[in-house]
Amino acid sequence: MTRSHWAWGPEPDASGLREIARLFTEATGLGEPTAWEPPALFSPALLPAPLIPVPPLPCCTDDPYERAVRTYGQAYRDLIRAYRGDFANAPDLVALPRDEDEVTQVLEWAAAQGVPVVPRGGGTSVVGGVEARFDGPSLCLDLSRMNRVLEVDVVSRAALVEAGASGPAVNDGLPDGLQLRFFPQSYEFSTVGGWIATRAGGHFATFHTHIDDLVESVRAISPAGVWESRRLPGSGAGPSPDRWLLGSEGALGVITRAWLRVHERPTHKVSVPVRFAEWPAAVAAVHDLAQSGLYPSNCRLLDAREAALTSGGDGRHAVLIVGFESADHPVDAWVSRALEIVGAHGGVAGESRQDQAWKGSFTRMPYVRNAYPGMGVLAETVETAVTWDRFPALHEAVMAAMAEEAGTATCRLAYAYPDGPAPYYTILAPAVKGAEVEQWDGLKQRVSDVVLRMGGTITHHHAVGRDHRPYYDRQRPDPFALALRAAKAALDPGGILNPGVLI
Ligand SMILES: Cc1cc2nc3c(=O)[nH]c(=O)nc-3n(C[C@H](O)[C@H](O)[C@H](O)COP(=O)(O)OP(=O)(O)OC[C@H]3O[C@@H](n4cnc5c(N)ncnc54)[C@H](O)[C@@H]3O)c2cc1C
Repeated sequence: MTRSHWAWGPEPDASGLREIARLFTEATGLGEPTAWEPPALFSPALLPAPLIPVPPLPCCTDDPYERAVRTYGQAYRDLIRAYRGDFANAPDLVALPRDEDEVTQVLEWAAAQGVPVVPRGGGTSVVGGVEARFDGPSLCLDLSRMNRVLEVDVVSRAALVEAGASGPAVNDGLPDGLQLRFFPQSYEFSTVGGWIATRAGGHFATFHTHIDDLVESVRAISPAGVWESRRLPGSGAGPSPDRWLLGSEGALGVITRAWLRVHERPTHKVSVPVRFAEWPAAVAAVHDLAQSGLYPSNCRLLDAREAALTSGGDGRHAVLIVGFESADHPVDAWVSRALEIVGAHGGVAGESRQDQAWKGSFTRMPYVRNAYPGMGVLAETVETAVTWDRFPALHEAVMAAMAEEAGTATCRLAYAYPDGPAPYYTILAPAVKGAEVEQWDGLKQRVSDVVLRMGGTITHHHAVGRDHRPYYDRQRPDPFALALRAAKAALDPGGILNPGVLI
């Protein structure tokens, strides 16, 4: 598949996009499909001339299309610039290594030349993690050709996977019956290396929420050498080397492979939608469920507006999806107890489902976003986590900050921990034509300030990148910043790895 120079997936069909725009306008009242703006056609002339010649390495190219499709991630801020044909920050070179030797060669060349390297997996970052937003030349090190499952340890239930493998590539490479139970919404294109580098969040709403929980060991190449941790089910031997690479965002080394914990494919799955007339009652139900020790695989609460937009809700009720799964035992007893808990808060259970149909709209959503630039709709998502005691005040303040942008703001609790939820906010608003990036930046600043002030984290699973960097600097302890800076200097003395993220 040839990926579009601007969209999620292949180049979308224009009439399909117009149809999405029409349905979306009907549902939200936003957008102007009659004033449809088509995307800029790709032309090599859209790209600045490369600042450096192609090195004598077979995996490197300066082909304009290869550079264009690797200019941005997938935030709305990125989407709108690519849609308009703005590739000012395109990497000068793209490297597509097939193995670790080629990764090492590229890093050695880049270190010798002092050329910054931006590691890239699926390019689905929504925080400016893969954009060379700095002066001078840059090289995009794209791991997508290193995409195999290399080994499976059926006894310990773990698999050694190359970093450039996408979600489908990992699961297609595993023996029948085993799966990596990790399904972020970007599953189709995001990669193992990207998940580890960003501490991505999967579909489990409780318990194994982050990729961290599924990582057994990691191997990375930095300018200072190869970093590989021992395969262990757990260890108390000092600070964990894996923890240094989890969330390293390409700044400390290039992750090349990892042992990941895999699971038996569940055979018992039940999912029940529960309706609530009042949001606070629904939140209280999630609180109690999160503290019950039942650890449902799904515990996703959608406010009434979000339920109406994404899951066929009636617009008046919040909807909690409660799901359990197991490869070992029927889950009915867990479901019954969970429904008792949420029923005590007024939750009314709908028909239970085996198929988890909500997943259909979850995975289609990225394609819907393709219609936003053409129809003049700006979109932004804000995700955080906060303790239960602070959640009501944070929620009120974030919704108020979002309401300053005319449009529609929604919330879902995407993850639920015993000590707090991870709320995920979406805003869709009329875009200010020609000033969308400034509009998005203003919104990001307003809401991020509120999130930090109200005790939340700047990100629960989308990572820091360049867009969250000012807020991450405020959130982390100063001595930790010193330690991180020293680690970066030791591993990457020339400072070539993804400059501008983290430190
Ligand atoms: C529609 C949509 C839905 C999304 N849903 C989710 C979701 O459900 N959960 C979630 O957590 N996130 C989600 N995201 C965000 C994004 O998919 C994640 O951050 C994902 O982990 C990025 O993986 P990637 O392979 O695309 O990495 P990229 O975007 O290519 O890179 C992200 C960062 O990781 C670094 N990096 C990538 N590969 C390597 C490597 N091999 N070695 C070192 N550094 C590397 C890059 O330098 C960059 O800093 C979503 C994004 C979109 C657009």
